[in-house]
Amino acid sequence: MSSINDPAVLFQGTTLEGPEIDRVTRTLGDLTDVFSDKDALAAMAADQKVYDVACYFPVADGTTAGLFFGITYIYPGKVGTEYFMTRGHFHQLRDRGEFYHCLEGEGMLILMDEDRQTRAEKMYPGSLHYIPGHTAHRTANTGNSMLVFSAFWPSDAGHDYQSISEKGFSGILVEQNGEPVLASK
Ligand SMILES: O=P(O)(O)OC[C@H]1O[C@H](O)[C@H](O)[C@@H](O)[C@@H]1O
Ligand SMILES: [Fe+2]
Repeated sequence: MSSINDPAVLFQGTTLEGPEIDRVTRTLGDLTDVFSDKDALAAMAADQKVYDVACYFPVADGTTAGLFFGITYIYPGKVGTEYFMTRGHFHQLRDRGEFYHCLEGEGMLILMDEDRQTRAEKMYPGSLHYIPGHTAHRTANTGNSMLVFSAFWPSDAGHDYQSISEKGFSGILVEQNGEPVLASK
């Protein structure tokens, strides 16, 4: 017996739609340990949205050899001179990699290895980024509109937020003379 079915999910333009899509929003109030300028942060609304994530998890988290797909939407904005950005993480299984593909806007992918060496790659529509294993990753919106990118990663990678929450990245992305600069912390 064979059958023809509709797809479970539609990814059109920058939207991900379907009954199995998980959505989460991160506000400034969720990210108080992430931004450096605590005075600037305290002066801003805690419910200010920083990013939304829409994910398709076709298998359970932790499944070996499965794949996950997600889209991240980062709002434009800054806390002091630091651009709005994601929390950032290492993968729990450190050797797991990931692809990012920028769909809209402009930004920067910030990468830090386990020796805490930080570098950044420019993101713009069409840019494709391979994030190797053993590398923490975070994205910042350096433009005036939404930064939107898709991501593909192994379903057993997991997220390790703890080490970032404790020590942060060694480099922060700040605006200097109207330009993004990777400054040491
Ligand atoms: O998990 P964060 O560091 O907050 O980043 C936000 C999201 O960005 C991408 O979509 C990743 O693939 C997701 O795994 C991640 O959850
Ligand atoms: Fe990741």
